[in-house]
Amino acid sequence: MTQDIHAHRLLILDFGSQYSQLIARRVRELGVYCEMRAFDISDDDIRAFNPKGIILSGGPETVTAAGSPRAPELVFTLGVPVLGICYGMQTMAQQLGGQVQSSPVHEFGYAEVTVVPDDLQATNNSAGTSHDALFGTLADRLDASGRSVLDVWMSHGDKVVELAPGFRITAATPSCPIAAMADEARDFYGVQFHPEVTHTVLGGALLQRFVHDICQTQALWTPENIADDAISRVQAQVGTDQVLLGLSGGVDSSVVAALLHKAIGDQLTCVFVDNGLLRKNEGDQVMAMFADNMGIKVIRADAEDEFLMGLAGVADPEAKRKIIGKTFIDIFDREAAKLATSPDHPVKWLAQGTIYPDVIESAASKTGKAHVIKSHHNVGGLPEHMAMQLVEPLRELFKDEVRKLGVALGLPEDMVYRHPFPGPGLGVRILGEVKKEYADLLREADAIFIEELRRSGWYAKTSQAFVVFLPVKSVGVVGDARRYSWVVSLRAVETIDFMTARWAHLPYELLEKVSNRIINEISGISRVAYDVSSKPPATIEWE
Ligand SMILES: Nc1ncnc2c1ncn2[C@@H]1O[C@H](COP(=O)(O)OP(=O)(O)OP(=O)(O)O)[C@@H](O)[C@H]1O
Ligand SMILES: O=c1[nH]c(=O)c2[nH+]cn([C@@H]3O[C@H](COP(=O)(O)O)[C@@H](O)[C@H]3O)c2[nH]1
Ligand SMILES: NC(=O)CC[C@H](N)C(=O)O
Ligand SMILES: [Mg+2]
Repeated sequence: MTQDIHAHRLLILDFGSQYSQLIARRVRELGVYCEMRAFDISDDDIRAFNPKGIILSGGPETVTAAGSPRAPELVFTLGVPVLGICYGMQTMAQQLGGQVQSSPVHEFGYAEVTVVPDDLQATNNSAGTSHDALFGTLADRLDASGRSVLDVWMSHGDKVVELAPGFRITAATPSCPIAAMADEARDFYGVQFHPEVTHTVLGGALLQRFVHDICQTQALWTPENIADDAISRVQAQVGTDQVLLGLSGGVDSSVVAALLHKAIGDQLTCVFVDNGLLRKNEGDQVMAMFADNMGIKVIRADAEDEFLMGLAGVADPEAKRKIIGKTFIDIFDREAAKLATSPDHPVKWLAQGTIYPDVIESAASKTGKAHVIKSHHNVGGLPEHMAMQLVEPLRELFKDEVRKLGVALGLPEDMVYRHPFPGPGLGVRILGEVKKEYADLLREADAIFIEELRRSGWYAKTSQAFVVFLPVKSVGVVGDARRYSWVVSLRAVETIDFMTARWAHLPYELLEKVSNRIINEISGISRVAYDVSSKPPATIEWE
């Protein structure tokens, strides 16, 4: 391995802010590995993580209430720099001897903060320079007296009203005189605003100063290094054993295939499951893509009947997800048994393209504080007892990081930038009970939508698009005759990380064309709707 990219890592303690994920993304964009953990992480886990710095996130609670979350004391005695953001700043101030008050004036949204040089204030702890280490000379502009002004984004009701010993004020707004604080001797910093959101214009630069300069980290978390690191970790994990990879032809498992192919060569066998819930012609396309492109062993397991039989009569989304998750594993087990060289040498490892959003939405993240939104078939939908152990080299990565990794591994761009397609496939896009008749109609409608998106240039402008089958019938009139048949909804979203998403504002002309084609070309569909829900509060898939 080239360099130990995990030697330079930051720990983010999550107090429940909506933006905790964003902090993690910003730090990783700066090329530094980080993980987000619950605020009540154990001292042993902090030591084992061995961070070069710690960031305390914002949070919905108030430090003025008894029993509200606090940072572990170890955070302040470990000897590494600490940055508190909003709630994180407030709890740092209070835990170290300052005071926080709930204020009648709430600040939500845009604010201007003025950076306060240390020679202008009474609470000076004689740090010696007029620019503190966090703000430095950052400025969106200067005020009349030449002081730096930053455009920031705030979201708070409480504020620090008395500094802890050793701290000085480093920025202020008219309604929040302690908008930032620093104890440079101990490298403790607090900001009341949110540098992690894009509305804080110089937020990225500020985080960079903390992450690189104050925590003294190097930008080692690059796609090339991530690939090298993942390759050596997989080699250490599986040794000379055989590995079976669940390959869907989607972005994540294709990236894992390329990675494992590099790491363990022909110890890798991929199994592509045709579960009868794939899109039109998808099975043949995936087999062709891998046969042509990569020189990787791929077995196709045709299991339409098995999935459809398992799902017959089941309408509950979570129950469907669990059945699909278990059926996948049954098939992987069966294929593994065929591959084993002898019954004494079973295939021990099952690789999957699981990524971070799959984990967090199934509430299986290490912070363990999230609610179950839906059980992704490959995480929360897995059966309790599994014969094979998991190899999941992308488990900590966001989608866009996976894509960059795919490009670094030499995968073709059109493979890496495909829209994702969930493992349960049409099984969660047919609402309620799944039937082959519905799947066949949905496949045709979906193919028309995707074809028109590509033709109009909108495929690349949306992050995910598909059609959903609604098991309700509606009346139409075609050629003067009555039609009473099924309804579908189009869904298209824009998102970077699939954690939040905005419905795509597709042109009316395009929607009209798709709707006309679907109703005219598919006699079993009488009506087309367009889903205008964003995530949150909706989710991308309907189930
Ligand atoms: N049809 C399938 N056959 C085999 N494995 C599958 C299939 N569908 C999903 N999987 C497994 O489940 C994992 C999660 O599926 P998911 O759809 O999130 O990822 P993906 O298909 O690899 O990528 P994408 O998100 O771009 O669709 C896959 O990475 C793969 O390991
Ligand atoms: O492999 C998968 N197995 C699943 O069980 C699953 N459920 C949702 N998704 C995909 O995850 C992203 C977020 O979807 P939601 O907003 O619907 O949770 C979207 O990209 C969804 O398509 C899944 N992928
Ligand atoms: N965004 C935050 O972290 C808010 C902190 C705290 N709940 C307040 O209102 O001040
Ligand atoms: Mg997929």
